[in-house]
Amino acid sequence: MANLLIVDDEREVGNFLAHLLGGRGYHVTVVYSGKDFFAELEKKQYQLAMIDVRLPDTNGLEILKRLKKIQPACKSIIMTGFSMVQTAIEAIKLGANDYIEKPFDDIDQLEHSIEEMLKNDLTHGQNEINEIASKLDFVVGESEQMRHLLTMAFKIAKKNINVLLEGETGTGKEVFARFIHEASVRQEQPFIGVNCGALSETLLESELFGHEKGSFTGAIQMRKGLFEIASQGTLFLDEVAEASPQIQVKLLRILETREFMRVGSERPLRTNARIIAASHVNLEQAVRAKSFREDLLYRLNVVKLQIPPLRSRKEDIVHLINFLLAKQPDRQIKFTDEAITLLMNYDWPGNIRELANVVTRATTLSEGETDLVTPQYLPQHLQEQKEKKKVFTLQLEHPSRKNHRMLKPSKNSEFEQYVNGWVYDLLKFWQSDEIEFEVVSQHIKQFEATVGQSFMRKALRETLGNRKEAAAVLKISERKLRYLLNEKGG
Ligand SMILES: Nc1ncnc2c1ncn2[C@@H]1O[C@H](COP(=O)(O)OP(=O)(O)OP(=O)(O)O)[C@@H](O)[C@H]1O
Repeated sequence: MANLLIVDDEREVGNFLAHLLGGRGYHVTVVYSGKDFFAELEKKQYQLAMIDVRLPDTNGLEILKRLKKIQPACKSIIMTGFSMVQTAIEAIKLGANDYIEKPFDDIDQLEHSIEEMLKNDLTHGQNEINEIASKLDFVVGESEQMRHLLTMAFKIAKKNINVLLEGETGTGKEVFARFIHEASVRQEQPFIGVNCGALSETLLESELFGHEKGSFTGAIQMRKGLFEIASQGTLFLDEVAEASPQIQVKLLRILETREFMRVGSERPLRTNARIIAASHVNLEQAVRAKSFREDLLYRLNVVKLQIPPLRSRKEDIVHLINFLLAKQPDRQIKFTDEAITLLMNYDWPGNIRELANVVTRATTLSEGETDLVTPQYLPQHLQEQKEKKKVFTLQLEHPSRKNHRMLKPSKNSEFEQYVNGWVYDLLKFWQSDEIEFEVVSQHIKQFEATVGQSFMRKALRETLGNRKEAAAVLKISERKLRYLLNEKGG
């Protein structure tokens, strides 16, 4: 049977655990300070350590860090007091396998999780992570940061705590949320997502909280809200930064009290939904800009997982491509090395969503022609990344443009790359012997639409997604901004 080491300065806790776990046949040693803990580790190999977070001579997190160095194979459970979730999450980040709150309210569960932890070999967690990922078509890839993040997500999934996912658009926040749901005890219950930026305030309110019959024009019958429907499951609040101040107040109330009322009703209802919120805007910045409530952020951000952009985990690109290509089992498509190099060099502002679009485009265009995807099947701006730089230099050297602010080189400006790529394509049309005016005109229209969207997105970024302020920056009406965004898919 396994060796268990327990460190807690509350003698009753040590005695209780020694009695309980000793009775199950484990070899239990109890110590009362950090010093004694490390003295014990010198003596023998332990399979599990249960560590109190507060000790007279040190704290549980320090112990954990050293334990990971001295006996890395030893599993660990951090024991915290009530309302110390943040410390517990910190411990999980440092590699603890689990945490429990004192006083223990579910002894069976504690015994069960110790048993599972000790029964399983080191790869157990990884196998389960891979199983869930493959069920969800979630490519894990090989980047260290992504694997670490998934392990974190897996460990906290079983806890009843809210999670905040931040990351650029298309990085996979929603698939991550689904992963957490699937890894949680709520997996059989509904997972419901709602995009807080896609609905008007009134619609979002009625969507989230439901409404009574006749509570507003058009409310011809009672409708349950998502907090009610997802009560035992998970509610995914996408683009939460876009929720209006009024909705933010209601969300805060629900997170604090678990109670809410349907629109048009004064009867409080309870919800047990687990909230996973996501945002491409940094919510701390949004709080500083006063567009997001600090108390709401505090409630949502029990655990924050920052999803890295694709450009910082390029080792995953090939895995993602292979996964996307495998969706077409009737074709044996491959990308040439040259095409892969172009994909690896690109910055992917639209992240995995953009990569999926590029792969779909290439497979569609090559259909009936070849199963070997060469650079010619990639979008123009990807094919000509190098050439674009040449045009760029040319423009910089152009005397009349020398002081033009837009032309200052900046390594990551996607906008500049696009504009220069567009100019390059246009010059190619210009130099060509045959002019197809329809093609040129399409090219110009696309420029207008894309550049227009870029300006709108820039304004939205600068105002942290606040459409009213963005419209003011652009000196157009909010209505027009909404129209343009919807009309042109921004
Ligand atoms: N790890 C992954 N493996 C496979 N597909 C992925 C992965 N991550 C994201 N995708 C795919 O990329 C697309 C975008 O993912 P998702 O919608 O989850 O991103 P997001 O960050 O929520 O985007 P947005 O901020 O625009 O809402 C989806 O089609 C999703 O299936």
